Amino acid sequence: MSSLSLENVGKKFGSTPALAGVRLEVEPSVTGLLGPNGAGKTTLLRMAATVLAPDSGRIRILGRDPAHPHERVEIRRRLGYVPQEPGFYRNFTAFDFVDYVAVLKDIAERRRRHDEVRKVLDYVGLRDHAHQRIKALSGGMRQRLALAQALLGDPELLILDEATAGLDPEQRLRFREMISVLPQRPTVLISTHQTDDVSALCQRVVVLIAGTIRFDGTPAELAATASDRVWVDADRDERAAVSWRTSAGQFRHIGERPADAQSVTPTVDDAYLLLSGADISARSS
Ligand SMILES: Nc1ncnc2c1ncn2[C@@H]1O[C@H](COP(=O)(O)OP(=O)(O)OP(=O)(O)O)[C@@H](O)[C@H]1O
Repeated sequence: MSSLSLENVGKKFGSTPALAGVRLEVEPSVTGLLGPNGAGKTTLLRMAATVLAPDSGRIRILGRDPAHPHERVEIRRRLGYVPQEPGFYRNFTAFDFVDYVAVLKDIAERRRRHDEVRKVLDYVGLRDHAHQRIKALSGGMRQRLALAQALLGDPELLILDEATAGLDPEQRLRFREMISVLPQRPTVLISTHQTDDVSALCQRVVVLIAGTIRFDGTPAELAATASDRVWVDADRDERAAVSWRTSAGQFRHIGERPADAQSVTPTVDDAYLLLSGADISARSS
């Protein structure tokens, strides 16, 4: 059974279509949702977290229907969600904040609840900061705190909206590690702009562009879509759809490869840029 199933889901805000005809079955694994700004990632994840209802189509989460109030409560007990902008109470301590979320999640018995709060704070490495106020925590610690509250009650489905955004490389590695070794092996759906998150963490990647799914497969399959369409040269090549200067000082080109250019092995990043048609030449010089 899928952990999450979207059948022909549509959502508009005013006249702006955020999602159109989305069909997606998410199985137990780590699935990355990749897409440019405004692609509809947050809208999709909010639906998966029961925060938002679709205008059209059907959605089932953990085998239940979120449109039904009783089933929605049941789903919420079994999922963890890190929203794009977690609303922290800045004067709460880390412990009190997670404890508060645990109360909302209906973990009523105090001793069991406090054990659970300590467990998730330990897991994300915040044991020594448990009694510090949130306003005194670093950005990376706050991201880990957001993850801690999502892990309460060992969720079967974990939804992470750009959870690695703003983290430095070391913190990002640490965050990925925490996601990939979760003992209960929940189904994870994570949105990101970072193709390296996808390569490092995800068994499956779904590319969402302008509210529709443009690719669904493994990261290696995504990279392979750019086979024979990437080449490297000392100079800019106007024939390329997208070009940028690499740290080695050469230009990397993506598009219809000219016959005189030698193709190089594509990365997930190349394929994603080719698919999204992003014009990054502005940041090339
Ligand atoms: N509450 C809202 N009211 C009005 N328009 C909205 C609302 N939420 C999303 N939108 C619009 O829906 C579209 C999809 O937005 P969404 O936030 O889902 O994209 P995203 O892929 O998460 O983008 P980002 O990477 O920038 O977070 C955008 O055009 C956005 O402006």
